[in-house]
Amino acid sequence: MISQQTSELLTQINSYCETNKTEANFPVRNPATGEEITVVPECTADITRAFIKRAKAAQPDWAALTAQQRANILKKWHALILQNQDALGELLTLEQGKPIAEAKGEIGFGASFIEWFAEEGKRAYGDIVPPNMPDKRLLVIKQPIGVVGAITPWNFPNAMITRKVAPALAAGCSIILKPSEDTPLSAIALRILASEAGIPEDIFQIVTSSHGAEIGEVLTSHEDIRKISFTGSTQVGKLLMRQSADTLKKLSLELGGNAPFIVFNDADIDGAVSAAMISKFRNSGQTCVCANRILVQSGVYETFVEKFKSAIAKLQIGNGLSTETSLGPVINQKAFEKVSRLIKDAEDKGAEVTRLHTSLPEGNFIAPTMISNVTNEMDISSEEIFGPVAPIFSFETEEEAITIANSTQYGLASYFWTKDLARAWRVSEKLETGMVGLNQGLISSEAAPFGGIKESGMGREGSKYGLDDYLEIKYISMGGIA
Ligand SMILES: NC(=O)c1ccc[n+]([C@@H]2O[C@H](COP(=O)([O-])OP(=O)(O)OC[C@H]3O[C@@H](n4cnc5c(N)ncnc54)[C@H](O)[C@@H]3O)[C@@H](O)[C@H]2O)c1
Ligand SMILES: O=C[C@H](O)CS(=O)(=O)O
Repeated sequence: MISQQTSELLTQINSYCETNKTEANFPVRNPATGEEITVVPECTADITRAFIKRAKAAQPDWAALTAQQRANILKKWHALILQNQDALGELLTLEQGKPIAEAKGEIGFGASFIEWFAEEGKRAYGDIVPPNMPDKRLLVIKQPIGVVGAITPWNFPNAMITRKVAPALAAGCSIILKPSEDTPLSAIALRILASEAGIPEDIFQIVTSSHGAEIGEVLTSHEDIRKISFTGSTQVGKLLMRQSADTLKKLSLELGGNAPFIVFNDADIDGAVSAAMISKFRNSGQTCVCANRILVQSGVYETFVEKFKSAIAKLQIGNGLSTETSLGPVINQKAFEKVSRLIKDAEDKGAEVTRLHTSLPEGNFIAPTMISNVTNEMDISSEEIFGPVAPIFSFETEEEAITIANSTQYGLASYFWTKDLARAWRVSEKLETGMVGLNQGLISSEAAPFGGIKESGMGREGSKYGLDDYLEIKYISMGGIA
């Protein structure tokens, strides 16, 4: 089912793994079929420490390049990724399961961060500050933070990596990446193309491991790692923060979400339904910014539910490599069991569960499900679902909607639909999230600051703010200038 170009890419990956082989390895499986795609090196703590040593030694020469020289190399990497977009997309679907169109879209989205930060790296401006004494000159410069440890999740195996590696390299840092054990192939493919672009081996190294905790312990405790950039669950993010305290590392944490999707009586209902479908079911509901709770004002509740159900019924469940598929599998058995548990808990506590697909492929496939009559006693009303399940709540007033929306420890994304300008401002300002989607369901862009508040994390990725997470500010006071 895969193209010749993808087969060739897999051959290159296997060659990379042979060159970097270790005493042990671990399998990478296709979540749609369970079949083993290949095996990758099982890197150890000692290997990670050796990578850190090499990254520290190589970083000064990389930082000594001009921002334009680094930009030129990053732009070559960007071009190579786009030239290989179809094969990288198929590879991504093979190991992660998302529909091929989404996978190819992710490759383009991931590449956009490289193009963006190739340019942003040239704008790491400092300051000349008016002196407080006539014989002084006060200067501020920005310098790369040094060696970065990065840990990324499986749900966006390409874009979550470039969203960290691009600003790190543009800033003049070196980076050691530990991708998810479920999706390491996309990371290796990026490293292969990085070599072709001229990114030195020791500037961007990949630790493939099925023992995330062991590698995380090394990265968070090693004195030569000056920053940890993590994308993943809030639980692991908190652990990494604790582990980083002894060496006082800078942290970027992109963590879990529990996005409310609010539909007011004056909303464009068809637009809201279409946006809710994208926000809820993209990547089979496995994105950090998925609509996790759909709140519909009572005046339009019945209309919205009927239209939403009709849209769900049109989803095509299957292997992501088929262009017919609009909903793939969840990543693994553990995810399947978690989402199934949430559905059963809601049903046992009196929820109305609507499943509109009677037959499913074998394996970790979950039917897109709408759940109504949801109460706060149900786990699904507070947990991050990370699956194709849509709990629907009804509300009466704007204040009630905002109270429900904010009643979570998460604060990543939120969405709401209204044509009322005053309400647009009121609600945008009152929602406790780092990002708000007004009359839309897709908000991510390389040009905008992506990140959360509360227990959804700290720092921002993308935008003019994203480079700062990989820079240190230095103040230079020059005296004796008579
Ligand atoms: N905010 C964002 O930008 C964003 C983006 C994608 C995913 N996420 C979140 O990630 C979660 C789903 O991804 P996941 O299941 O891969 O999350 P996860 O936290 O289980 O794993 C993420 C990464 O951390 C590693 N890891 C796991 N335990 C570790 C430990 N003890 N020490 C060090 N590393 C460890 C994993 O191997 C993986 O590489 C969801 O909560 C989702 O909301 C957030
Ligand atoms: O899952 C988290 C991703 O950041 C979602 S998106 O690709 O940025 O929309």
